[in-house]
Amino acid sequence: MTDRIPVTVLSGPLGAGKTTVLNHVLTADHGHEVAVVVNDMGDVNVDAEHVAQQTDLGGDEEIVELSNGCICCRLRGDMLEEVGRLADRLEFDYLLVESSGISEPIPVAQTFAMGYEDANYDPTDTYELDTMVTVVNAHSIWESFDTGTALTDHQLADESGRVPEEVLLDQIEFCDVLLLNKCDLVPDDALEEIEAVLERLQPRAEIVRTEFGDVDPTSILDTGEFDFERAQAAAGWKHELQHDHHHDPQEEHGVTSFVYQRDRPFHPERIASLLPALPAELIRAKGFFWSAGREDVAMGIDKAGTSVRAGPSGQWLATLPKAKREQFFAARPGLEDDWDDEWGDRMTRLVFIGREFDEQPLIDRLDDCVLTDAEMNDDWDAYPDPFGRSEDRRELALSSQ
Ligand SMILES: Nc1nc2c(ncn2[C@@H]2O[C@H](COP(=O)(O)OP(=O)(O)OP(=O)(O)O)[C@@H](O)[C@H]2O)c(=O)[nH]1
Repeated sequence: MTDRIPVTVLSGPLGAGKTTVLNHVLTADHGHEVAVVVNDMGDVNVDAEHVAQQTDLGGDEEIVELSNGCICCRLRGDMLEEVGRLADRLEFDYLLVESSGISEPIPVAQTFAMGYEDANYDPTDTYELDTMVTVVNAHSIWESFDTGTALTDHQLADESGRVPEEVLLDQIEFCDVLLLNKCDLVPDDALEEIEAVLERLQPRAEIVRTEFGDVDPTSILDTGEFDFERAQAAAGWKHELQHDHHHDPQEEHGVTSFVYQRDRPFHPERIASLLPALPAELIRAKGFFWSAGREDVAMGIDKAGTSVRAGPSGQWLATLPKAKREQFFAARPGLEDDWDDEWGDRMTRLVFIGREFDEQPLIDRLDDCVLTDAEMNDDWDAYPDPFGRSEDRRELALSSQ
């Protein structure tokens, strides 16, 4: 279908400059008749119906405002109904969506690319997701590099308990274009460092520097770049974990990344006390580890800026019935190569991405958490378990500043 209306979604933390970018694009010469959906969290504590307001700007644009909730969760269906109504009511040939600062990009993209079961409107007849754009605040990232504080200005957790840094990392890792805004507030050498970090966090995205959102509209409209599967595989840490031909640290522009892999489990208490004390220069850590005594589940790590979470996150294949396991291997050739006769797939594989940090001291500290020869003979079930049981759906937050 060639006549579907392309959609560009703007994401990014509070105050990064999404509205500024939007206003810049609306007043620029792009040859489109644009409709706009703006998601403003409003006061989420007010238990009110969402507000959908139409503002006729008198020009070519129409703005629909969705407030008191987030279009990635509570307002998913409402957003679809609104964009459905827009398409019925008006003539326009481009849709711009500004998500709220805490919107997670994947569900928003899914809503446009695949529809949403609870909604009475299927967007894929009318709309085609064209470009996912994330606006980041160069100034707050620079400040965090300088002081070791959070990557975002605002620290309030969203309704699901996720902190803004975690959402920011999702927004960086799942997009086609990264607008590095507020470049006027940051010296050039710092901008180069920030860009190098962004490239490592998300190698696929095009990075564009902006001041007061002065982006060339062709960088974010009609790019045709969005592809769900590619976007989902775009995160730098996934790339490193899958292409683990190098376990040697990769260093470029002061940005270091490496994969840490060990066959023996960690001592649960030692790794639990190391995680909150990881160096501030470590911007991202992802992957899974084996905590002695938890032979039932793999523990996941999610470090995003200064926030660190660790907890039960997935089943070891070794706990599956043999037939199921073989089915799994048949679909993914090569995976069984790492299979251990005694422990199966239980092991630790972690990706670390950071700036200006020395990996060897970190590797040594991680190795100090691995069980010693003597501890390999301990009764691991007698170890305390700081990570919570697998029945807990929520991961345990070890530290979140
Ligand atoms: N110095 C500087 N200020 C900027 C720039 N871009 C935006 N601002 C200012 O930063 C503030 C926040 O910008 P917005 O566009 O409202 O940010 P937003 O991402 O839409 O924020 P929310 O709607 O709160 O999520 C405003 O006061 C802007 O004028 C920039 O490139 N440089």
